[in-house]
Amino acid sequence: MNDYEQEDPIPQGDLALQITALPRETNGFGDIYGGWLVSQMDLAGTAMASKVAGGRVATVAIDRMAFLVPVAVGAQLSFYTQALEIGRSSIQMMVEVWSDDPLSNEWRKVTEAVFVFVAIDGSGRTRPVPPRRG
Ligand SMILES: CCCCCCCCCCCCCCCC(=O)SCCNC(=O)CCNC(=O)[C@H](O)C(C)(C)COP(=O)(O)OP(=O)(O)OC[C@H]1O[C@@H](n2cnc3c(N)ncnc32)[C@H](O)[C@@H]1OP(=O)(O)O
Repeated sequence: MNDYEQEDPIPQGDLALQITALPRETNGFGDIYGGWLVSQMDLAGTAMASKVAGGRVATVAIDRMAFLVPVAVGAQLSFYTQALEIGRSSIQMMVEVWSDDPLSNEWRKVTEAVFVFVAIDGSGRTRPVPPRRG
């Protein structure tokens, strides 16, 4: 079993986004295109990272990406995010995508990746992530 196999039966983190996979997002084989999924993951991660950072963030890296199973058209996709590490200006965010396939009734993790976001100011320069409250 490798690191990416589905040893975790439940999603980790907070629900950041839910969306239905539509036919317009397919590749030439009729499966949902991985690049579209990556963009949605970036949007979900950005939404949560900007809450942690208290404002604007930029994506600086995407690490450890794994596509586990194909995504069917019509699947309900749920994006979960979890801050793994917060540095001076950076936030490492695990983004998991889970699929609920309405035809097979299967609920499973389809992909995950660690995104690195950096808190930036209005001029695009790095700024410190504010200390967490509570
Ligand atoms: C089938 C599959 C197809 C897939 C393929 C299809 C594609 C289908 C489209 C999908 C697409 C979706 C993904 C869109 C996501 C964008 O849109 S990415 C493009 C938008 N992002 C940008 O434009 C950011 C450009 N970068 C920058 O402006 C500068 O790098 C930044 C963000 C201001 C940082 O400046 P810097 O000089 O690197 O600052 P520096 O102080 O050195 O580092 C800041 C912090 O970042 C950390 N850091 C910097 N670089 C890294 C790194 N590489 N790694 C980790 N940490 C780093 C540093 O350690 C530091 O951490 P702290 O110690 O402060 O906590």
